[in-house]
Amino acid sequence: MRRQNKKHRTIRKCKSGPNFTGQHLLHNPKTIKQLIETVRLQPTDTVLEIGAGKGVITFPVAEKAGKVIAVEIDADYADLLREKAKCSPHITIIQTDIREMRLPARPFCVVANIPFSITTAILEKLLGSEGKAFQRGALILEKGAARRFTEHATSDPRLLMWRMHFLFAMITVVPRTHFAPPPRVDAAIIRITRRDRPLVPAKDNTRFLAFAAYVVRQSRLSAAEALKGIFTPAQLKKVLMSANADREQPVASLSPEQWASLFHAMLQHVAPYRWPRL
Ligand SMILES: C[S@@+](CC[C@H](N)C(=O)[O-])C[C@H]1O[C@@H](n2cnc3c(N)ncnc32)[C@H](O)[C@@H]1O
Repeated sequence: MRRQNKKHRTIRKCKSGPNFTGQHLLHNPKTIKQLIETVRLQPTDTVLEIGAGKGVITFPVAEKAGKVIAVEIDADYADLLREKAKCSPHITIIQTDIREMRLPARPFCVVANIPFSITTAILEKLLGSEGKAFQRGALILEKGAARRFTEHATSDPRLLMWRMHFLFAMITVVPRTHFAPPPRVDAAIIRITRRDRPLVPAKDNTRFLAFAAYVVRQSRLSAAEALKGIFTPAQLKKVLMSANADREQPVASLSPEQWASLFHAMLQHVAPYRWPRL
């Protein structure tokens, strides 16, 4: 009989089906290889795998990385993984909900085919202050979510803030037929890499978020229109020029570097009482 986990019983499904939502197991060897190669693992790397399932990613990753921490919520999968990994001391299996787990304090990478239903929670954890030691990763997300993260144009202030610290790249679309059972929609591999130097220091994240939220609220407007509540006309001319931005450029098309330049110009030239607040 399947073991019941009291804490997570509410999200258990019927006995014959998957136990938890998002159990779309990857079975295409090319996609598994491409996911792992995306991170260019070194023997010194520690890898966190989120949602290890039956281990199709865990064990090939363990051949390349120095240490693998495989997190899996499902007790049956976790038991199976422990059994398979018993001769691999550098693989640690942790049976828990990733949302409740403390992330490693030392530098780590992520390789994961994540449960799509908790994409936002996982990314918030990795990219926010909890993920200070997160260096780079390759993740499989729903294609729509992957596009939102990697397409240049965005009006999402939080994503803009994360882009001050990380680079996001679309690697490839993964057809739903590469999973069993197949999800409702296609997926995609994305790469996330921490910038060598953030465009905005972490101590200014909240200020940047307030600035970005204020500016994108006027996102139908041109950059000049959206910023005129913050800068005087004379300042605006200068700051747009130093950000290499066009007056008529739509806000959603500003690059991370342009956002950072405009934000730093606000800190430098505008009195703090005029900075937007959240
Ligand atoms: C998309 S499957 C991937 C499984 C395996 N890595 C693969 O590619 O075949 C996602 C896995 O995440 C697990 N999972 C779901 N919610 C989770 C959570 N909150 N914390 C940790 N693991 C979770 C599921 O049980 C499932 O095994």
